[in-house]
Amino acid sequence: MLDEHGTLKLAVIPGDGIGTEVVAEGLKVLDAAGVKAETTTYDLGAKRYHATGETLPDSVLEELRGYDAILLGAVGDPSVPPGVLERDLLLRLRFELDHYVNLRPVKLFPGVTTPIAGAGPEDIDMVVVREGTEGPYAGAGGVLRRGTPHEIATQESFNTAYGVARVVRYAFAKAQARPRKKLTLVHKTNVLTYAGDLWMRTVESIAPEFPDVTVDYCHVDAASMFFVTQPSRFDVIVTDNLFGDILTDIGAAIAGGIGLAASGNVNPERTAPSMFEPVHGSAPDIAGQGKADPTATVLSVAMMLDHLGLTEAAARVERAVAADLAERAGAGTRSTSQIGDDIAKRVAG
Ligand SMILES: NC(=O)C1=CN([C@@H]2O[C@H](COP(=O)(O)OP(=O)(O)OC[C@H]3O[C@@H](n4cnc5c(N)ncnc54)[C@H](O)[C@@H]3O)[C@@H](O)[C@H]2O)C=CC1
Ligand SMILES: CC(C)CC(=O)C(=O)O
Ligand SMILES: [Mg+2]
Repeated sequence: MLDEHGTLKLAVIPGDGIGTEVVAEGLKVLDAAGVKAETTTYDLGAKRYHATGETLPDSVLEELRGYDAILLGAVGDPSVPPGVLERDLLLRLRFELDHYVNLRPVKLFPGVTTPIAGAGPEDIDMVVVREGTEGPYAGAGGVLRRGTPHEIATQESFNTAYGVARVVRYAFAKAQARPRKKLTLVHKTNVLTYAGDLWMRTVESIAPEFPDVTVDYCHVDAASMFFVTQPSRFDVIVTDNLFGDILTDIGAAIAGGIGLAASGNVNPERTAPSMFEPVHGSAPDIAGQGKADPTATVLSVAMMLDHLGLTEAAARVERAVAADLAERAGAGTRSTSQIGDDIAKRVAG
């Protein structure tokens, strides 16, 4: 963990599309926060793939292990076959660096509009603890008779006792540290009986370690409904990789939009650097137009600072974002860099 006087060794992977635009603003705000950082930018993404065929060379992966943290924009481009960058770059980073906690706060800031009628910041304040290294994203499966009418495609979900226990234990601790102390397991135990049973038994077996945490369960379909009808029922959610991915886009929508949703791919034992990134993707539909909201990336920078122990700087960035958001309604339309400038100014004080 860095102290307030240390130099942060930061690897930056802007990636594709709006990734490059929003990361520039994240770094602007980091600089304004007065954090001493030595940044190295890696050109991983579509351009490098087209130029060299590489997604994540082993040598780069090994280099990345030497940083305090990684800041990533987004990867994925329509010019690259689906999954190549998402799987071989982004997911490989998460898996290799053992980011088993994908931490995704869903928090409505004061002044931000939610599509849920009558809801306010007190109703939408939860944290989704999404498992980050297993589930259907592990890459198991295959295809038989591809392209024929008898094609069979399988995509298996991997859930290990070890992997589920460690993320569930993390989520319990997270719930215990919050005022409401409530943990909801979200799964689909009524249909995905093998995986669901493991998740349920794991939660039940760890619960006695956290006697002050209230535990409940919700099927993922019902949880999706409650996100938009009754979000206040959730405090901390623990769920698998796929359900967490989907739920957190819904979470973004109810908390002001995907441009505000931050995340951390966390390695809690710090055996490798954690990686912080907005929840959104590379948004090819608006890339290069200065339309992307960089706030999610700025909040991801705040999460990174907090993770590194730079709590004062993290709080300053979050306060600046909150102040910017509170005045957005009257601010008119601003470009990506204008939003970054405005937040950076507030951070610098
Ligand atoms: N972590 C990552 O690197 C992720 C990568 N992807 C990849 O990104 C590419 C595009 O995926 P989509 O499904 O379209 O998801 P997306 O999140 O990139 O975009 C969905 C919609 O949200 C809008 N949007 C996203 N970020 C925004 C921002 N900061 N400000 C304003 N509007 C924003 C986009 O314009 C688009 O209409 C794909 O290649 C996908 O695989 C998708 C999600 C995560
Ligand atoms: C692009 C995927 C690999 C991941 C994703 O959508 C996410 O982590 O939110
Ligand atoms: Mg996603």
